[in-house]
Amino acid sequence: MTDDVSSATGIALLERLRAAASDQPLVLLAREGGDVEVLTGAVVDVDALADIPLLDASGTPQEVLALVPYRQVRERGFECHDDGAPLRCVVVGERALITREDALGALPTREIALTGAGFDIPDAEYADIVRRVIADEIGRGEGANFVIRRDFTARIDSSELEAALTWFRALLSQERGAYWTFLIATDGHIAVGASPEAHVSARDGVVTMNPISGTFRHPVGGATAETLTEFLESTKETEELFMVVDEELKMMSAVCSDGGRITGPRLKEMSRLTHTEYVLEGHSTLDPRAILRETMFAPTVTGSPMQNACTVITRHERGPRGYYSGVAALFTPREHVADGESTHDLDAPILIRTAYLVDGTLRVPVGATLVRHSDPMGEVSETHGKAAGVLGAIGAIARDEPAVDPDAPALDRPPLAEDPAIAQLLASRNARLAAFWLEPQGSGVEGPFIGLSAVVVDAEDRFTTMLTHQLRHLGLDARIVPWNEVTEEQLDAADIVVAGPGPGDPRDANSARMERMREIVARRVEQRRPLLAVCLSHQILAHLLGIELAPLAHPHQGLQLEVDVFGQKASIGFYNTFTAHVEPGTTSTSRASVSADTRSGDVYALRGPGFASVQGHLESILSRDGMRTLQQLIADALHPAEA
Ligand SMILES: C=C(O[C@@H]1C=C(C(=O)O)C=C[C@H]1O)C(=O)O
Ligand SMILES: NC(=O)CC[C@H](N)C(=O)O
Repeated sequence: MTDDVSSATGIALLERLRAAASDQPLVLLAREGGDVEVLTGAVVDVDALADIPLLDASGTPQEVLALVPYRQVRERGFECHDDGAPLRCVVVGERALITREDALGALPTREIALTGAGFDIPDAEYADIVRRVIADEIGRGEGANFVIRRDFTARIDSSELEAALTWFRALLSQERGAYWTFLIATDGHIAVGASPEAHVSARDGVVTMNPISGTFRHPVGGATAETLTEFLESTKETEELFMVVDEELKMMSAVCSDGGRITGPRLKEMSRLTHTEYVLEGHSTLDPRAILRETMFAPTVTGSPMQNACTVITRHERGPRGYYSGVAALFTPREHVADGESTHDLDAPILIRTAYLVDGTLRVPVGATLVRHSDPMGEVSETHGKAAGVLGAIGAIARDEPAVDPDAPALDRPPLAEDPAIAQLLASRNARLAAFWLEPQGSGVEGPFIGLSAVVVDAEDRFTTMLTHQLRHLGLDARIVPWNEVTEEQLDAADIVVAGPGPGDPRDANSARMERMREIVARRVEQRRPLLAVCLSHQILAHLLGIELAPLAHPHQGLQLEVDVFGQKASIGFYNTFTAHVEPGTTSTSRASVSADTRSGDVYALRGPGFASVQGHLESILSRDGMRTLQQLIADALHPAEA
């Protein structure tokens, strides 16, 4: 494509916008190694994603680039520190291309002096935050993984636009593996970055998400097969990626009729870091703004379960995020639109590895995924590693390699992903995962429970969307209702009620959510009508049946275990901090049959007249035997075995 591009128009447009400084927006995009797109147009700030103006006054589709701030999560009722950052749209009026090579020639290279540079939160304090999140959040059942950020800040005295153009050029020539390298300058606000991560795209009805997690900071001299192998063998890094894939599959299952199929894992090799990633793909006819709303925002930059991650972030971060962890969303009119199809395609990278310039102040926010076995200083180091791509480009830190020619082509050693041993190691990860999510799925339904209806009660963990997708594959007519909306009539009308998982302490006496879930579970048990209780709801059911609840010594947040479920060995994914607990060896109580760990007494499953329950998440990618066990437990709940 590069050969066909004449850069003259693009360079003229760039020069005109550069001379106009802040009067007109200037957008530069280099997508996945492609040419540099120069865009400008009119700026419109809107309140909600649904207000993004995809059609002009006459109803004709128009191209829009939107900067979506993190605070937009309020649209879904989630908590945040609110800085009022606008949902800013550039309605594209003009666009042109410049080849990369010509862009490097046209863009400035100058020294941009920084003063007062450093992280707002010192290393030791960030390490303390990591410890607190592990103990007070993961350790109290609030979730499996959380991303807490810190900001690198500095002041500049030179022209902001010229500084940003210089940095964009540096990122273009120095960073590898970026999904988008971009500069978005509107009046009073500039963002310039190289993001590795596509959040969501929708092209011709195909929706793709790209969770990236697991970060290998290259040693001095670069990555080698040996050092990379050590990283790939790390349990923490492997499980971290599985957890975010689960969370993104919840989003995929909410927007795609066919759930989502995962492919990967693959490596994302950048200049100073290598990440691991999966790609999730499904089909959807939803408006791309609705897709964005349902997927707002990635667990790789927030945590899971995502709604509670917003609350946890608000507790541990000291100030608002601005655009960090939001997205840049490009809505492009489609050439052919059939009836009922959306008018636009969507391409939306996550706003990470990005520098923001406002009033002469530079801010580079960066975070790390904190999990139960995070090492606080390891996470500190990871934030340095992630910031380094941008900080190196803006001259805030020295580059690792001594005196490289900034115009030299990026390192031309073959990607390590091509090493057969590395490829083999990556591929072997999938042997642990559920075939259900690895194989293409139709939405056709002919399962064993056809003709029966299910109400799935959502207790603020959207694992319910994956569960519902599986229930439909088993033939059930299933729908999700949130805990605070579901009515007694809806519950009573359902052939089976599935009470869902959720964050928090199941013993909590002050939570309206726990209270309501207790009511729902108790009523169904009293009625002796079919109930399947999952994770949090399993704990609530156990408690109701007189079984003791306690925190585990080591949370099972994002852990795969091989357990016995009523005589069947099953490989299942767990996301719990609390557990129901019986005397080891117990197989029944007066009211239920019990499947528990023979050594610890941790209860994995319960069944009795009209009910079955499970501590693990049969819907998780970590549940290799999820579908089979789900079918078994639903059958148990529908046709209770004689106790
Ligand atoms: C949170 C950031 O990056 C995310 C977190 C990652 C991780 O914890 O391994 C990897 C890639 C990104 O999804 C960031 O760059 O600020
Ligand atoms: N996923 C869940 O439902 C978790 C239940 C509960 N919050 C725990 O941590 O044990």
